[in-house]
Amino acid sequence: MQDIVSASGANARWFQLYWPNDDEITASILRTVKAAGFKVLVVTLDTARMAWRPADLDTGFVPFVTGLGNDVGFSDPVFRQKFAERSGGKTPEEIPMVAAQYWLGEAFSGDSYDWERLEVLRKHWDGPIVLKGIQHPGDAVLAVQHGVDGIIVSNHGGRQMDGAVGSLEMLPEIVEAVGDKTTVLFDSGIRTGADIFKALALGAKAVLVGRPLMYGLGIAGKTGVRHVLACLLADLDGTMGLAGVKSVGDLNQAILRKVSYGGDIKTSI
Ligand SMILES: Cc1cc2nc3c(=O)[nH]c(=O)nc-3n(C[C@H](O)[C@H](O)[C@H](O)COP(=O)(O)O)c2cc1C
Repeated sequence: MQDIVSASGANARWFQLYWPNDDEITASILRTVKAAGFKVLVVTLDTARMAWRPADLDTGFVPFVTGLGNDVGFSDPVFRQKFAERSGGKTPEEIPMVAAQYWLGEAFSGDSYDWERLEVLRKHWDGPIVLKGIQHPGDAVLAVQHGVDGIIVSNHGGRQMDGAVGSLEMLPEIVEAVGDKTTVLFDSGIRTGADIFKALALGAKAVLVGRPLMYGLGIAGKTGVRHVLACLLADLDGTMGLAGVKSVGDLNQAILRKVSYGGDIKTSI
């Protein structure tokens, strides 16, 4: 976490929480995050139970297990203390696979949290809270009722549930349901300036970008990430110019039309 803080300088930082089951570990992580200067807490809603067996620890599955945000748990003092208690005084570094199982059980338990449980976060976090992964207007309304400061309309890039409806399909209904009562952000599938244009016109206050930045990073490191962002911004600028829109503040639903073309009809033939 400290490396990220140092690298990001004075920029505003948001922290994505894998929400542990154990409230004492959650509180401890939030203390660290706050002390590190993070301003916004993003609670991801995509943490289904991880399907794995102990035997997987001896297979190629292991690198995957060890990659799942373990550092957040392993470096947390309360997690370390509780791990020592249950492992006869060991540290996560001594038996990382066992510690990873403990962390996965906390952060990816698959247990359902009800809306009232947001109180735990409120108690330990006094900054804005954003829920990431809202796909239904009913949930957006509940999020507002429970006082969250923002929602991210997202299907997590379509990687979590096969057949999940596209986030852009749901955005207008969600915006209609909650209006300006919370800040509506959007992600999943932003690849061009026209994509950004549409999401903003449908009522998102901002969009987030996932894989394109990773692709840029893979191809050309920091320069690649910068290039992807610059291209997206330039493409948005061009799209707005072609549509005769001077400012993102002028984007609205009336600019768009939903059109079905013959080619959109899918066939199995
Ligand atoms: C490999 C991979 C891992 C991801 N891991 C997480 C995660 O841990 N938490 C989360 O909230 N979203 C996760 N996401 C979803 C992204 O945060 C983001 O919502 C999504 O990638 C946006 O769609 P895009 O990649 O089409 O821009 C992941 C996405 C990918 C592709």
